[in-house]
Amino acid sequence: MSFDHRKYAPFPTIDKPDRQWPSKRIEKAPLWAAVDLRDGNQALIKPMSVAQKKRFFKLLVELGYKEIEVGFPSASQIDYDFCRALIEEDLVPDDVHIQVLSQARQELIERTFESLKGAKKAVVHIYNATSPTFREQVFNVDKEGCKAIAVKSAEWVRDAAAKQPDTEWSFQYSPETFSATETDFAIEVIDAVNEVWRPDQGQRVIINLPATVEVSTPNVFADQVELVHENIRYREHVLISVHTHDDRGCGVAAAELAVMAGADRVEGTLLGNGERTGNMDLVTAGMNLYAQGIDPEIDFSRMKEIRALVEEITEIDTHPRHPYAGDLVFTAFSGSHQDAIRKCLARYTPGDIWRVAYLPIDPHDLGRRYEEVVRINSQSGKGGVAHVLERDFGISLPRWLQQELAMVVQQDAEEDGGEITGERIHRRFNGDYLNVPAGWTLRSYDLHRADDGVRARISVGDEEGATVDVEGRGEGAMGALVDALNRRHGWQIRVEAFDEYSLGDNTEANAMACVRVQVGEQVQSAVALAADTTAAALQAILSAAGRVAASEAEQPARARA
Ligand SMILES: CC(=O)SCCNC(=O)CCNC(=O)[C@H](O)C(C)(C)COP(=O)(O)OP(=O)(O)OC[C@H]1O[C@@H](n2cnc3c(N)ncnc32)[C@H](O)[C@@H]1OP(=O)(O)O
Ligand SMILES: CC(C)C(=O)C(=O)O
Ligand SMILES: [Mg+2]
Repeated sequence: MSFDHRKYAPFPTIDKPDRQWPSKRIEKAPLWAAVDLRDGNQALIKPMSVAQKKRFFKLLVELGYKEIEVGFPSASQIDYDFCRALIEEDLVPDDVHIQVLSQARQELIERTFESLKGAKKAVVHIYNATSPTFREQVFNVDKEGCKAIAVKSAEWVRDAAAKQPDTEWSFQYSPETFSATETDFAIEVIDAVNEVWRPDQGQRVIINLPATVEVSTPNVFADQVELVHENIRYREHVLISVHTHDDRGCGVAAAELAVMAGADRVEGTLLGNGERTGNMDLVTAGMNLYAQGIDPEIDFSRMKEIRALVEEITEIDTHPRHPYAGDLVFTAFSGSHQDAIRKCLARYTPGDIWRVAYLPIDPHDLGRRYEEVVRINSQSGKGGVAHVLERDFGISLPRWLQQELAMVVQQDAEEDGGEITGERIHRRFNGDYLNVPAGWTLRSYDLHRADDGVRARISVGDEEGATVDVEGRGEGAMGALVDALNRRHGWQIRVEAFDEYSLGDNTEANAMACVRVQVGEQVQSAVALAADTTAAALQAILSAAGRVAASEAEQPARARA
């Protein structure tokens, strides 16, 4: 096996001390060009049919894309037929340019123009690779020869377009492999092409700079783009476009820095399908703007539809952690993340600037639900467990009980090794705290306030269902019950924690009480719901005390066994 980095050479950096792009900001959306139906399509195991292309095109138009590369009609009958269908069935809105690609070969360019007969607005896109590897090894031409291919094809395009004057033509030239081309040579070729097309005389021209293969860090690509932006002739009449691929995983970053470096237009595909590691992802790039308060001019609220259609047609699943679109990108499992999200969401008021920890954007904007945000596994803590109970069941717990419940939930999660659903947490809460098994039930109570406190007579259903009356005295109802239980069982109950809540009118019970008691070595907690706060408090004490009694009854039995 050979795994030897010395086989590779570093990509040279660019000596440009006056680079401007690092201090530039992106303040508006670039022009977007969607190339799913061409670059995306040519990378599929099963290229798209005409019917699939129609559906994809329709979605791209509805989302707001105004320039859509629809295929390589001179290379494939399907692409040719699709172009014809778009035109003949009048499927292209007036403000949308369809774009098609062709090699720099006369017969292919002619066929390309044939496919576009009757189009209202069209971009004819030609390319030839300009890098040393291609010049020397693929085309076997020197620099002049390489430039001549570009110039010749620009002439064919110009002449063919002149024969179809009813179409509003844009011409696009890509020095393919621009990212690996000497930038001064790329500029020479671009200038030569523009001398044919003369953008200064009114021809709409797009110069597209592809990182056909991503070969450097994005800052180097930005330097290359800035050099073109600063040095090509007719710059003010030309749209500079970039077309980045994701070989090093930086396709979006490279496109963003390129926009800072002067690019006006960005080509990419929805969710990044494309050759090898894919094209720059239009979803990520657009949503990155949105998350900075900049209108991407594309409707990503239809994210579910985007995903469904792209997945169906490309037969490629979306990674669960794909930026903005993946199933898990708005989900936190870890405790401290959940806690921070819960606190921030509780403070967020619609209309405010979004400032929620760990969530760069509001999931609702993309049709996602807050329910997906916090999910529980063994990495979660009390904040997350409390959030799920509050969110899904409207149950708010005091901090000490959140901690207790989180511990038992964590044990479950560790035993199971996976996710614990909200329903399961709720069942745990009900079983462990609310409906204490074989517990004591409050049947009725009678309270008398006297000078020395409250006297209580309380009827309790015991574990066998029999009614037992107990009497006690205390500062309040709870104190009186504790006193009664202490007398009856010879205990010294200490109420370690107690919280009660009024639940409002829209629940079956009006009050909830949570209590933790200590009796000797034992600590037991319980929660009770009841019609009023006194009944809830008494029942909570009875439930917790009932657990103490049950546990005491078990211990001698265990000892005997
Ligand atoms: C970076 C990109 O995505 S570029 C777009 C790539 N997309 C595609 O290739 C998809 C569609 N392509 C095809 O269907 C075919 O390749 C065609 C129809 C374009 C050409 O088919 P063929 O003539 O059979 O050639 P083949 O597929 O082997 O391509 C290689 C030939 O194209 C030539 N070529 C490659 N790029 C270009 C170019 N931009 N301009 C002119 N010729 C080119 C090569 O030099 C080679 O020519 P040679 O056979 O004379 O040595
Ligand atoms: C045809 C060009 C723009 C291309 O797809 C590339 O270079 O990646
Ligand atoms: Mg490409």
